[in-house]
Amino acid sequence: MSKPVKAAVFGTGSWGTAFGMVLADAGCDVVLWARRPGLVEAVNSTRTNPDYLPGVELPANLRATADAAEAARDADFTVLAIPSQTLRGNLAGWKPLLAPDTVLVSLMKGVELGSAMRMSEVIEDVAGVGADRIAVVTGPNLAREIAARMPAAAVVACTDEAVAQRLQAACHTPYFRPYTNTDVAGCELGGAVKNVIGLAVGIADGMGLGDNAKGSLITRGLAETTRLGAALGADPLTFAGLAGLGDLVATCSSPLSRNHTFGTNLGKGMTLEETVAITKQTAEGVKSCESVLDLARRHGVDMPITETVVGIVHEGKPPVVALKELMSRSAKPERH
Ligand SMILES: NC(=O)C1=CN([C@@H]2O[C@H](COP(=O)(O)OP(=O)(O)OC[C@H]3O[C@@H](n4cnc5c(N)ncnc54)[C@H](O)[C@@H]3O)[C@@H](O)[C@H]2O)C=CC1
Ligand SMILES: O=C(CO)COP(=O)(O)O
Repeated sequence: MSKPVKAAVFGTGSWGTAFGMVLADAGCDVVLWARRPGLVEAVNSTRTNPDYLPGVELPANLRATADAAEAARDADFTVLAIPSQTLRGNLAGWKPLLAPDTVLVSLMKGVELGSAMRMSEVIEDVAGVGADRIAVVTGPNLAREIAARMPAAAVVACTDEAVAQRLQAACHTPYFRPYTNTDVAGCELGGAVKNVIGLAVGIADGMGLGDNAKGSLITRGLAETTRLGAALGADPLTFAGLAGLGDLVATCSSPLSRNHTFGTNLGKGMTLEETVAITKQTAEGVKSCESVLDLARRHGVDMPITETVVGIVHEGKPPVVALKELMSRSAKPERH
Protein backbone atom coordinates (compact mmCIF):
# COMPACT_ATOMS: atom_id res chain seq x y z
CA MET A 1 0.00 0.00 0.00
CA SER A 2 1.36 3.47 -0.83
CA LYS A 3 2.07 5.96 1.97
CA PRO A 4 -0.74 8.44 2.71
CA VAL A 5 -0.17 11.94 1.37
CA LYS A 6 1.03 14.29 4.10
CA ALA A 7 -0.34 17.82 4.32
CA ALA A 8 0.75 20.61 6.66
CA VAL A 9 -1.72 23.45 7.08
CA PHE A 10 -0.28 26.70 8.46
CA GLY A 11 -3.17 28.57 10.06
CA THR A 12 -5.84 26.99 12.28
CA GLY A 13 -8.52 29.60 11.58
CA SER A 14 -11.83 28.86 9.91
CA TRP A 15 -10.62 27.99 6.43
CA GLY A 16 -7.33 26.35 7.42
CA THR A 17 -9.22 24.03 9.76
CA ALA A 18 -12.09 23.34 7.33
CA PHE A 19 -9.73 22.66 4.42
CA GLY A 20 -7.64 20.47 6.74
CA MET A 21 -10.83 18.45 7.32
CA VAL A 22 -11.31 18.14 3.54
CA LEU A 23 -7.75 16.85 3.10
CA ALA A 24 -8.19 14.43 6.00
CA ASP A 25 -11.52 13.19 4.64
CA ALA A 26 -9.78 12.64 1.29
CA GLY A 27 -7.28 10.35 3.06
CA CYS A 28 -4.32 12.65 3.78
CA ASP A 29 -2.45 12.76 7.09
CA VAL A 30 -2.97 16.34 8.18
CA VAL A 31 -1.08 18.49 10.70
CA LEU A 32 -2.41 21.95 11.49
CA TRP A 33 0.04 24.57 12.74
CA ALA A 34 -1.49 27.02 15.23
CA ARG A 35 0.17 29.98 16.89
CA ARG A 36 -1.43 29.44 20.27
CA PRO A 37 -0.56 26.32 22.32
CA GLY A 38 -4.00 26.58 23.96
CA LEU A 39 -5.72 26.03 20.62
CA VAL A 40 -3.37 23.12 19.80
CA GLU A 41 -4.31 21.49 23.09
CA ALA A 42 -8.03 22.05 22.42
CA VAL A 43 -7.87 20.62 18.89
CA ASN A 44 -5.93 17.53 19.98
CA SER A 45 -7.89 16.82 23.15
CA THR A 46 -11.45 17.69 22.10
CA ARG A 47 -11.16 17.05 18.33
CA THR A 48 -12.83 20.38 17.73
CA ASN A 49 -11.66 23.93 17.02
CA PRO A 50 -13.73 25.79 19.61
CA ASP A 51 -12.45 29.23 18.54
CA TYR A 52 -13.23 29.06 14.82
CA LEU A 53 -15.53 26.08 14.11
CA PRO A 54 -17.33 25.31 17.38
CA GLY A 55 -19.40 22.15 17.35
CA VAL A 56 -17.64 20.60 14.33
CA GLU A 57 -16.01 17.22 15.01
CA LEU A 58 -12.60 16.96 13.39
CA PRO A 59 -11.40 13.72 11.73
CA ALA A 60 -8.99 11.37 13.55
CA ASN A 61 -6.24 11.74 10.91
CA LEU A 62 -5.90 15.46 11.67
CA ARG A 63 -3.91 16.86 14.57
CA ALA A 64 -2.45 20.20 15.59
CA THR A 65 0.97 21.43 16.69
CA ALA A 66 2.49 24.78 17.63
CA ASP A 67 5.86 23.56 16.32
CA ALA A 68 6.26 24.80 12.74
CA ALA A 69 9.19 22.46 12.05
CA GLU A 70 7.15 19.44 13.13
CA ALA A 71 4.23 20.53 10.94
CA ALA A 72 6.40 21.14 7.87
CA ARG A 73 8.42 17.92 8.09
CA ASP A 74 7.98 15.62 5.03
CA ALA A 75 4.85 17.47 3.89
CA ASP A 76 3.84 16.74 0.29
CA PHE A 77 1.63 19.83 0.45
CA THR A 78 2.30 22.88 2.62
CA VAL A 79 -0.95 24.80 2.81
CA LEU A 80 -0.91 28.48 3.79
CA ALA A 81 -4.09 29.77 5.47
CA ILE A 82 -3.23 32.97 7.33
CA PRO A 83 -4.24 36.58 6.64
CA SER A 84 -2.67 37.75 3.35
CA GLN A 85 -0.87 40.72 4.86
CA THR A 86 0.98 38.44 7.30
CA LEU A 87 2.21 35.95 4.69
CA ARG A 88 5.55 37.54 3.81
CA GLY A 89 6.81 37.73 7.40
CA ASN A 90 5.55 34.30 8.41
CA LEU A 91 6.79 32.49 5.32
CA ALA A 92 10.27 33.99 5.69
CA GLY A 93 10.41 32.28 9.10
CA TRP A 94 9.06 28.95 7.79
CA LYS A 95 11.25 28.83 4.66
CA PRO A 96 14.16 26.92 6.27
CA LEU A 97 11.69 24.32 7.59
CA LEU A 98 9.95 23.46 4.32
CA ALA A 99 10.24 19.90 3.00
CA PRO A 100 12.51 19.90 -0.10
CA ASP A 101 9.91 19.05 -2.78
CA THR A 102 6.80 20.28 -1.06
CA VAL A 103 4.10 22.04 -3.08
CA LEU A 104 3.09 25.34 -1.47
CA VAL A 105 -0.66 25.82 -1.58
CA SER A 106 -2.29 29.21 -1.02
CA LEU A 107 -5.81 29.38 0.40
CA MET A 108 -5.53 33.15 0.78
CA LYS A 109 -7.70 35.67 -1.06
CA GLY A 110 -5.80 38.93 -0.85
CA VAL A 111 -3.27 41.18 -2.57
CA GLU A 112 -0.24 42.44 -0.64
CA LEU A 113 -0.30 46.10 0.37
CA GLY A 114 2.68 48.05 -0.92
CA SER A 115 3.91 45.53 -3.50
CA ALA A 116 0.45 44.83 -5.02
CA MET A 117 1.59 41.20 -5.36
CA ARG A 118 -0.76 38.23 -5.51
CA MET A 119 -0.18 35.58 -2.85
CA SER A 120 1.51 33.14 -5.27
CA GLU A 121 3.90 35.93 -6.23
CA VAL A 122 4.73 36.58 -2.58
CA ILE A 123 5.34 32.84 -2.11
CA GLU A 124 7.62 32.70 -5.15
CA ASP A 125 9.49 35.78 -3.91
CA VAL A 126 9.94 34.66 -0.31
CA ALA A 127 10.31 30.87 -0.61
CA GLY A 128 12.28 31.08 -3.86
CA VAL A 129 10.44 28.14 -5.44
CA GLY A 130 9.28 27.92 -9.06
CA ALA A 131 5.69 28.49 -10.18
CA ASP A 132 5.35 24.73 -10.79
CA ARG A 133 5.54 24.21 -7.01
CA ILE A 134 2.93 26.80 -6.10
CA ALA A 135 -0.81 26.09 -6.20
CA VAL A 136 -3.94 27.97 -5.26
CA VAL A 137 -7.28 26.69 -3.96
CA THR A 138 -10.21 29.03 -4.49
CA GLY A 139 -13.92 29.17 -5.38
CA PRO A 140 -17.23 29.39 -3.50
CA ASN A 141 -16.00 27.80 -0.27
CA LEU A 142 -17.52 29.36 2.82
CA ALA A 143 -15.64 27.55 5.58
CA ARG A 144 -18.65 26.89 7.84
CA GLU A 145 -20.55 25.13 5.06
CA ILE A 146 -17.54 23.02 4.04
CA ALA A 147 -16.96 22.09 7.69
CA ALA A 148 -20.59 20.88 7.79
CA ARG A 149 -19.68 18.76 4.73
CA MET A 150 -22.22 20.63 2.60
CA PRO A 151 -21.50 20.23 -1.16
CA ALA A 152 -19.22 22.66 -2.96
CA ALA A 153 -17.03 22.85 -6.03
CA ALA A 154 -13.63 24.55 -6.05
CA VAL A 155 -10.69 25.30 -8.31
CA VAL A 156 -7.14 24.07 -7.74
CA ALA A 157 -4.82 26.11 -9.90
CA CYS A 158 -1.19 25.59 -10.80
CA THR A 159 0.77 26.45 -13.94
CA ASP A 160 1.77 22.77 -13.96
CA GLU A 161 -1.39 20.77 -14.71
CA ALA A 162 0.13 17.57 -13.25
CA VAL A 163 0.69 19.29 -9.89
CA ALA A 164 -2.86 20.66 -9.96
CA GLN A 165 -4.09 17.10 -10.60
CA ARG A 166 -2.10 15.75 -7.62
CA LEU A 167 -3.65 18.39 -5.37
CA GLN A 168 -7.08 17.73 -6.89
CA ALA A 169 -6.76 14.05 -5.92
CA ALA A 170 -5.53 14.98 -2.44
CA CYS A 171 -8.62 17.09 -1.64
CA HIS A 172 -11.41 15.37 -3.58
CA THR A 173 -14.19 14.11 -1.30
CA PRO A 174 -17.88 13.26 -1.80
CA TYR A 175 -18.78 16.82 -0.71
CA PHE A 176 -15.80 18.78 -2.11
CA ARG A 177 -15.37 18.71 -5.89
CA PRO A 178 -12.17 20.43 -7.10
CA TYR A 179 -11.59 21.31 -10.77
CA THR A 180 -8.10 22.05 -12.10
CA ASN A 181 -7.10 25.28 -13.83
CA THR A 182 -3.71 26.54 -15.03
CA ASP A 183 -4.68 30.24 -14.91
CA VAL A 184 -3.23 31.00 -11.49
CA ALA A 185 -3.36 34.79 -11.90
CA GLY A 186 -7.02 34.74 -12.93
CA CYS A 187 -7.99 32.40 -10.09
CA GLU A 188 -6.21 34.53 -7.49
CA LEU A 189 -7.61 37.82 -8.79
CA GLY A 190 -11.11 36.36 -8.83
CA GLY A 191 -10.74 35.43 -5.14
CA ALA A 192 -9.20 38.71 -4.02
CA VAL A 193 -11.52 41.07 -5.90
CA LYS A 194 -14.70 39.20 -4.94
CA ASN A 195 -13.99 40.20 -1.35
CA VAL A 196 -14.02 43.86 -2.38
CA ILE A 197 -17.26 43.40 -4.35
CA GLY A 198 -18.64 41.48 -1.36
CA LEU A 199 -18.01 44.57 0.76
CA ALA A 200 -19.80 46.74 -1.83
CA VAL A 201 -22.81 44.41 -1.94
CA GLY A 202 -22.87 44.26 1.85
CA ILE A 203 -22.89 48.07 2.03
CA ALA A 204 -25.77 48.15 -0.48
CA ASP A 205 -27.66 45.51 1.53
CA GLY A 206 -27.09 47.47 4.74
CA MET A 207 -28.46 50.59 3.05
CA GLY A 208 -31.52 48.61 1.91
CA LEU A 209 -30.87 49.24 -1.80
CA GLY A 210 -32.59 46.04 -2.95
CA ASP A 211 -31.82 43.06 -5.17
CA ASN A 212 -31.52 44.99 -8.43
CA ALA A 213 -28.64 46.91 -6.87
CA LYS A 214 -27.12 43.61 -5.74
CA GLY A 215 -27.40 42.07 -9.22
CA SER A 216 -25.94 45.21 -10.76
CA LEU A 217 -22.98 45.33 -8.35
CA ILE A 218 -22.19 41.63 -8.81
CA THR A 219 -22.26 41.96 -12.61
CA ARG A 220 -20.38 45.25 -12.87
CA GLY A 221 -18.01 43.99 -10.17
CA LEU A 222 -17.28 40.98 -12.32
CA ALA A 223 -16.76 43.29 -15.32
CA GLU A 224 -14.09 45.30 -13.50
CA THR A 225 -12.46 42.14 -12.16
CA THR A 226 -12.28 40.76 -15.69
CA ARG A 227 -10.80 44.04 -16.99
CA LEU A 228 -8.07 43.87 -14.36
CA GLY A 229 -7.44 40.20 -15.11
CA ALA A 230 -7.18 40.81 -18.85
CA ALA A 231 -4.64 43.60 -18.22
CA LEU A 232 -2.57 41.19 -16.14
CA GLY A 233 -2.64 38.38 -18.70
CA ALA A 234 -5.34 36.23 -17.08
CA ASP A 235 -7.88 34.34 -19.18
CA PRO A 236 -11.15 36.35 -19.12
CA LEU A 237 -13.12 33.08 -19.08
CA THR A 238 -11.67 32.23 -15.66
CA PHE A 239 -13.91 34.97 -14.23
CA ALA A 240 -17.03 33.22 -15.54
CA GLY A 241 -15.95 30.15 -13.55
CA LEU A 242 -15.88 29.11 -9.90
CA ALA A 243 -13.03 31.48 -8.97
CA GLY A 244 -14.96 34.44 -10.37
CA LEU A 245 -18.73 34.29 -10.69
CA GLY A 246 -19.07 31.25 -8.42
CA ASP A 247 -17.32 32.85 -5.48
CA LEU A 248 -18.97 36.24 -6.05
CA VAL A 249 -22.44 34.70 -5.89
CA ALA A 250 -21.67 32.75 -2.70
CA THR A 251 -20.00 35.69 -0.97
CA CYS A 252 -22.56 38.29 -1.99
CA SER A 253 -25.52 36.11 -0.96
CA SER A 254 -24.32 34.77 2.36
CA PRO A 255 -24.44 36.11 5.89
CA LEU A 256 -21.55 33.68 6.55
CA SER A 257 -19.24 35.86 4.46
CA ARG A 258 -17.15 38.10 6.71
CA ASN A 259 -16.66 40.63 3.90
CA HIS A 260 -20.36 40.78 3.12
CA THR A 261 -21.22 41.14 6.81
CA PHE A 262 -18.54 43.81 7.29
CA GLY A 263 -20.05 45.80 4.42
CA THR A 264 -23.59 45.35 5.73
CA ASN A 265 -22.58 46.83 9.08
CA LEU A 266 -21.00 49.84 7.36
CA GLY A 267 -24.09 50.26 5.16
CA LYS A 268 -26.29 50.26 8.27
CA GLY A 269 -24.33 53.25 9.54
CA MET A 270 -21.70 51.74 11.84
CA THR A 271 -18.32 53.47 11.81
CA LEU A 272 -15.22 51.66 10.58
CA GLU A 273 -13.94 51.39 14.15
CA GLU A 274 -17.21 49.89 15.41
CA THR A 275 -17.28 47.44 12.52
CA VAL A 276 -13.66 46.36 13.01
CA ALA A 277 -14.33 45.88 16.73
CA ILE A 278 -17.12 43.34 16.15
CA THR A 279 -15.35 41.47 13.30
CA LYS A 280 -13.58 38.53 14.89
CA GLN A 281 -12.17 36.91 11.75
CA THR A 282 -10.28 37.97 8.64
CA ALA A 283 -12.23 40.14 6.17
CA GLU A 284 -9.52 40.37 3.51
CA GLY A 285 -11.28 42.96 1.33
CA VAL A 286 -10.90 45.64 4.02
CA LYS A 287 -7.16 45.83 3.37
CA SER A 288 -7.04 44.37 -0.13
CA CYS A 289 -9.41 46.97 -1.59
CA GLU A 290 -6.45 49.36 -1.41
CA SER A 291 -3.92 46.96 -2.94
CA VAL A 292 -6.39 45.93 -5.68
CA LEU A 293 -6.92 49.60 -6.53
CA ASP A 294 -3.14 50.13 -6.49
CA LEU A 295 -2.73 47.19 -8.90
CA ALA A 296 -5.46 48.57 -11.16
CA ARG A 297 -3.86 52.03 -11.26
CA ARG A 298 -0.43 50.55 -12.05
CA HIS A 299 -2.03 48.90 -15.09
CA GLY A 300 -4.31 51.78 -16.09
CA VAL A 301 -7.51 49.83 -15.35
CA ASP A 302 -10.72 51.60 -14.30
CA MET A 303 -12.29 49.91 -11.23
CA PRO A 304 -15.08 52.23 -10.06
CA ILE A 305 -16.67 49.87 -7.54
CA THR A 306 -13.32 49.10 -5.93
CA GLU A 307 -12.57 52.83 -5.84
CA THR A 308 -15.94 53.43 -4.17
CA VAL A 309 -15.22 50.79 -1.52
CA VAL A 310 -11.82 52.36 -0.78
CA GLY A 311 -13.58 55.74 -0.45
CA ILE A 312 -16.12 54.41 2.04
CA VAL A 313 -13.82 52.15 4.05
CA HIS A 314 -10.62 54.20 4.17
CA GLU A 315 -11.52 57.77 3.34
CA GLY A 316 -14.64 58.20 5.42
CA LYS A 317 -16.91 58.84 2.43
CA PRO A 318 -20.57 58.45 3.46
CA PRO A 319 -22.18 55.55 1.55
CA VAL A 320 -25.03 57.80 0.27
CA VAL A 321 -22.50 60.19 -1.30
CA ALA A 322 -20.55 57.26 -2.80
CA LEU A 323 -23.77 55.85 -4.27
CA LYS A 324 -24.65 59.16 -5.89
CA GLU A 325 -21.18 59.42 -7.43
CA LEU A 326 -21.26 55.86 -8.75
CA MET A 327 -24.69 56.32 -10.32
CA SER A 328 -23.76 59.62 -11.96
CA ARG A 329 -20.65 58.42 -13.79
CA SER A 330 -20.75 59.09 -17.52
CA ALA A 331 -23.02 56.78 -19.56
CA LYS A 332 -21.16 54.00 -21.42
CA PRO A 333 -21.70 50.93 -23.58
CA GLU A 334 -21.86 47.75 -21.46
CA ARG A 335 -18.72 46.36 -23.16
CA HIS A 336 -15.93 48.63 -24.27
N1 LIG B 1 -13.22 31.44 5.97
C1 LIG B 1 -13.57 31.19 4.73
O1 LIG B 1 -14.73 30.86 4.46
C2 LIG B 1 -12.56 31.28 3.64
C3 LIG B 1 -11.39 32.00 3.79
N2 LIG B 1 -10.51 32.09 2.75
C4 LIG B 1 -9.27 32.81 2.89
O2 LIG B 1 -8.41 32.10 3.76
C5 LIG B 1 -7.51 32.99 4.40
C6 LIG B 1 -7.53 32.71 5.89
O3 LIG B 1 -8.82 33.04 6.34
P1 LIG B 1 -9.59 32.37 7.53
O4 LIG B 1 -9.04 31.06 7.91
O5 LIG B 1 -11.00 32.41 7.18
O6 LIG B 1 -9.26 33.47 8.65
P2 LIG B 1 -9.49 33.37 10.20
O7 LIG B 1 -9.53 34.77 10.66
O8 LIG B 1 -10.60 32.46 10.51
O9 LIG B 1 -8.14 32.67 10.68
C7 LIG B 1 -6.88 33.26 10.47
C8 LIG B 1 -5.79 32.38 11.07
O10 LIG B 1 -4.55 33.05 10.90
C9 LIG B 1 -3.94 33.23 12.17
N3 LIG B 1 -3.24 34.50 12.18
C10 LIG B 1 -3.76 35.75 12.28
N4 LIG B 1 -2.77 36.65 12.26
C11 LIG B 1 -1.62 35.97 12.13
C12 LIG B 1 -0.26 36.34 12.07
N5 LIG B 1 0.11 37.61 12.13
N6 LIG B 1 0.66 35.37 11.94
C13 LIG B 1 0.29 34.07 11.89
N7 LIG B 1 -0.97 33.65 11.96
C14 LIG B 1 -1.91 34.58 12.08
C15 LIG B 1 -5.07 33.19 13.18
O11 LIG B 1 -4.60 32.83 14.45
C16 LIG B 1 -5.97 32.13 12.54
O12 LIG B 1 -5.50 30.85 12.84
C17 LIG B 1 -7.96 34.41 4.03
O13 LIG B 1 -7.14 34.89 3.01
C18 LIG B 1 -9.38 34.20 3.51
O14 LIG B 1 -9.74 35.16 2.53
C19 LIG B 1 -10.74 31.47 1.57
C20 LIG B 1 -11.87 30.72 1.38
C21 LIG B 1 -12.87 30.58 2.40
O1 LIG C 1 -13.89 33.27 0.41
C1 LIG C 1 -14.90 32.93 0.98
C2 LIG C 1 -15.92 32.07 0.36
O2 LIG C 1 -15.47 31.51 -0.82
C3 LIG C 1 -15.15 33.42 2.35
O3 LIG C 1 -15.62 34.71 2.28
P1 LIG C 1 -15.37 35.71 3.49
O4 LIG C 1 -13.87 35.80 3.65
O5 LIG C 1 -16.02 36.98 3.08
O6 LIG C 1 -16.01 35.07 4.68
